[in-house]
Amino acid sequence: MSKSYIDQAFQEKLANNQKLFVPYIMAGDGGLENLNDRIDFLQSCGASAVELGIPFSDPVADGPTIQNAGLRALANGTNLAGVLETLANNKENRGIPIILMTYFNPIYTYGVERFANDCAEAGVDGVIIPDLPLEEEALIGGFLTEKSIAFVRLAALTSGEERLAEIAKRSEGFLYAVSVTGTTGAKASHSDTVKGFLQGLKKVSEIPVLAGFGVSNSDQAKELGGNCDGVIVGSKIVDLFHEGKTNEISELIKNSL
Ligand SMILES: O=P(O)(O)OC[C@@H](O)[C@@H](O)c1c[nH]c2ccccc12
Repeated sequence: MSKSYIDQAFQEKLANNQKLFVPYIMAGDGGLENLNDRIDFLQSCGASAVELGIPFSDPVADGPTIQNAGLRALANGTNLAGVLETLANNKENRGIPIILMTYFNPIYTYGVERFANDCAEAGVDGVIIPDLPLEEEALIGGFLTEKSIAFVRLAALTSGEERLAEIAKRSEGFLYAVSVTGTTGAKASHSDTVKGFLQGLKKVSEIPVLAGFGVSNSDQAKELGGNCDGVIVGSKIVDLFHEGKTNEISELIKNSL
C-alpha cells in the first residue's frame, strides 16, 4: 500500500533521534465537544500521534480504567458516527496522525466500507482492531488500503516466532508490541522477557515498533522505549485527563521523549 501519514510523521521524529510517544484517549470521555481540544493539547505536549478509542460495551482487551472511561463516554451518547464527524471538523488544523482503536463490532454495525470512507474523510491515518485475528482481516483490509489508512497490527508476547514475523510483515504504520499478558492498565514493572520480545520484533520489522500496555511513568517509557522506537500510554493518560491534571500529562510526555 502507499505510505500513510503515520510513516512520514514517525520517520521525521526518528530521523532526529527522538523516541515516539503515543498517548491513548477514549473518545467522548469528558465530552465529545472537548475531543479536538484534547488532541491539540497532546500535540502541543510533543505527542507523536494520538490513539483514539471508540467506546464499546464489550471491550475484552481493556482493564478497569479504560472500561470506565468507555462507560462514561457511552453514557454521554458517544458513538462512532459522532466521533468521525467531530474529527472531520478539525481535520485541517491537526498536525499529528490519528489512529483509531476500535473493536470490530462497531465497524461491522456501521458498515465496513462506509467506515473506511468516513475515516478518510475525518483524517484518520490508521486503525487498530484488537479482536480481528489475521485470518479475518480480509473483511476490511482492502477498504483500508484503498484509502491509504494504515492497518496497525498487534504482536502479543504469547505468539510464536513464525506468527510474530507474519504480523510484523503485515503491519502498517507501526507495529504495536503488546508488552503485557493481560488487559490494559498500569503495571509496576514489566517482565524480563519483554526486552527480548521487543528486540526480536525490531529485528523482523521494517517499520517502527512501539511498546504498549502497562506503561504509566517516564522511567518505564524510557526503559521499554530503549528497546524499540517508543511507547503507547493509555490508562495513565485517561486517568490524568479525568482528574484534570493536564500539567502532569505534559510532564509525562516531555520526560519520556
Ligand atoms: O492502558 P495501557 O496499559 O497504557 O495500554 C495502552 C492501551 O490503553 C491502548 O493502546 C489500548 C486501549 N485499549 C486497547 C485495546 C487493545 C489494544 C490497545 C488498547
